[in-house]
Amino acid sequence: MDLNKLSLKLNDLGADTKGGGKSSAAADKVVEEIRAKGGKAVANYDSVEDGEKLIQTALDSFGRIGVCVCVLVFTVVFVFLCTPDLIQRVHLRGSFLVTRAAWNHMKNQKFGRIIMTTSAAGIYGNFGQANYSAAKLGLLGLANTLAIEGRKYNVYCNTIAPVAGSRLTETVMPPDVVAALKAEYVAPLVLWLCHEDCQENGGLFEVLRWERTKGHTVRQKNKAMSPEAVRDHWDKICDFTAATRPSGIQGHVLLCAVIRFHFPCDSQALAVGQKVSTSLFTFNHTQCILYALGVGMSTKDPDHLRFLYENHPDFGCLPTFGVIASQAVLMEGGLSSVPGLGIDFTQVLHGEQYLELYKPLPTSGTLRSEATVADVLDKGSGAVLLLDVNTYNGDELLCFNQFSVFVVGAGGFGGKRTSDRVKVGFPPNLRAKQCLFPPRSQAALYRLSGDWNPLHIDPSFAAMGGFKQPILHGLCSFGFAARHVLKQFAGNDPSRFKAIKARFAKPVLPGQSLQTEMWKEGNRVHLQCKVKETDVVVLAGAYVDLHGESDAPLENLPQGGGLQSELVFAEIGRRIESLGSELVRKVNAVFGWEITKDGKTAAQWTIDLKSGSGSLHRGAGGGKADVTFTVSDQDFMEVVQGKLNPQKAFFSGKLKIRGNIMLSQKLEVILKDYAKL
Ligand SMILES: CCCCCCC[C@@H](O)CC(=O)SCCNC(=O)CCNC(=O)[C@H](O)C(C)(C)COP(=O)(O)OP(=O)(O)OC[C@H]1O[C@@H](n2cnc3c(N)ncnc32)[C@H](O)[C@@H]1OP(=O)(O)O
Repeated sequence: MDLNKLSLKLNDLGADTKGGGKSSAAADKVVEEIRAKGGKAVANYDSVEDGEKLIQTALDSFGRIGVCVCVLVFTVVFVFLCTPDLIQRVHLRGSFLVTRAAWNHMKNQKFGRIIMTTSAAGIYGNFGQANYSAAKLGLLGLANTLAIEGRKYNVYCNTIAPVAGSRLTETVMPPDVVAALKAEYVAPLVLWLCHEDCQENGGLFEVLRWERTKGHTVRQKNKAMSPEAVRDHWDKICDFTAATRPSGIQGHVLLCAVIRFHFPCDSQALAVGQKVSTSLFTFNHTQCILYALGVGMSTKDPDHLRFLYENHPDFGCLPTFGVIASQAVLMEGGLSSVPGLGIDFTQVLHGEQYLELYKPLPTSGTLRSEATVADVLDKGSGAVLLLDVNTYNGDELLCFNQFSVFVVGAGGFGGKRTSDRVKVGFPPNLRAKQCLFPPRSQAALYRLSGDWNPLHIDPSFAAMGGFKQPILHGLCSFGFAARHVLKQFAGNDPSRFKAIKARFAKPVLPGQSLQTEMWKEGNRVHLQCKVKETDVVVLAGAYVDLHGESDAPLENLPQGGGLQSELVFAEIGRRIESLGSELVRKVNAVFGWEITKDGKTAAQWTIDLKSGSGSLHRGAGGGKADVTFTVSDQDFMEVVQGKLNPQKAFFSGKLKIRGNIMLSQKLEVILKDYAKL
């Protein structure tokens, strides 16, 4: 639709946000903007109660009136019993009088399009806005009748219930929300409803028939939103086959319009590398404990007490608590501070997460987080927003997080598909298993750590995102998986934790059990999580990096034959790498090693494999010497693949062993497994 073809008469009394005062400035500003873009516009500053005067200005300037859009906005939040007459006069009486003045002109010329502006406060009700709600719903009644009466004259009347940043809403909404709710998202809908080709009559938008359609992304590749796009997708916008019923005004504010927000709304404005915001996160042991409970720790397991009881001598945070401080910067409106970014929050899913700790997490304090947009990817079925967050304790960098936010249905904007900024995950290999059973109420508990997203608790909000029921927080499953690894491979010692990466491949429903399958390679534990009941992989391409592997107790490895033996052998090989040339000068391959410490012979050890069981006998020299097991990757692989007989490898010296003598018990176990191969 070409602005040049439109002539607009603009009325704005220029009152303040409570309806007082009068100024021509607001209307003049808009007239100037329209004229600057090549349109025709004229201002009128009369009260809406002088409807005849308003319409006369339009007739005098343009000779006819085809469209009447009543956008009367001001509100006063009063308790129920105070019913300011002004609210009724402006919203209801004002719209009525202006429309009545235009009505006969429209009827006579057999064309008219009328738009009434109601409000979610009228449709759903809103605390403290009894007067305003009544006036606004009265408008809907007026519009419905005009729609019926005007139909035979080609005078159609529709009602909109938009939310947008404006002079009014900036008094009641935080600035970041006002900035995100652009009037441009509402205007195309209004323009289409005003068009002579539009046959819609008696409709209510944002909500039709008290239900919300699934909506449709109308933004075209690399283009701003347009009324043509609304027209072209009208069927889908009004398609009620997947309709949901909003439960209250909160859902309305988050959804903003039946036409979904676009992502990114304005790819030009959304600069990669742009700072999102900085925030402070103050916490103490309460938040650490709440988080531990949120990811399923319980006093049933004595190992968990160190994360649940602040007076425990080893009390500490679970390493994945590192996501909580960093997430605060994005959850508290931070995302809305990014110019050019508008997100329909019902379509937001947590896509992937990377966390790396540089220092152990404190159990109290104030942490500062700084977030930047690392990249924006077009994944076809969705858009992925990569957000890098650095979190500091004073000047010290404590941890790094990369949040990957998947906005369903927002792809196809012509962006790139991959980025070298993504922290890559790997497919899992052989596995050890652990299973945990988060209870149904897990999401309700996890929310207390700061992610209040209604998707995880409110059935109607979840329905807007296309889910039959609320789903579990991605970071909650993430916390469960990290706990599995920490228990299995690091004796629950948080200081062993270095980093974690995971993709949220499919949603988890509260009450489903999470089974983690793991495979350790060197300091890296690859893992994937499945829902046990359905066998569906929900956390994919995931890994945890650990520190100081040589100190890890070997009994944490699964014991037994077959697969476990392979795990043990891999473990031996990796340990050797991590120990370097620390202790052993020479290994005397089969029946004894000459073990040296500081260059001197410390002990001799023999191994008797003849019995087939294999055991390690302590020789002379006491128990303080160090021994090391070594095997090259290649030899190890050959052993695993059955190409190299392990005993031969042993005899030929290809497999060498070094390690701490204190592990002798565990070495016995290893050798037993070894002998079974
Ligand atoms: C603090 C601010 C940040 C946090 C905000 C979040 C707040 C939280 O409260 C919200 C949550 O916790 S939501 C719960 C956790 N997340 C989930 O349950 C999502 C589960 N995943 C899915 O449903 C699908 O993978 C789905 C729907 C994501 C994608 O499925 P499809 O559309 O079928 O995609 P598919 O055809 O498989 O692949 C298309 C391309 O997208 C890539 N991709 C797939 N899943 C991805 C994911 N999870 N993350 C990132 N990229 C993903 C694919 O690789 C493919 O791209 P390419 O071809 O280039 O490889």
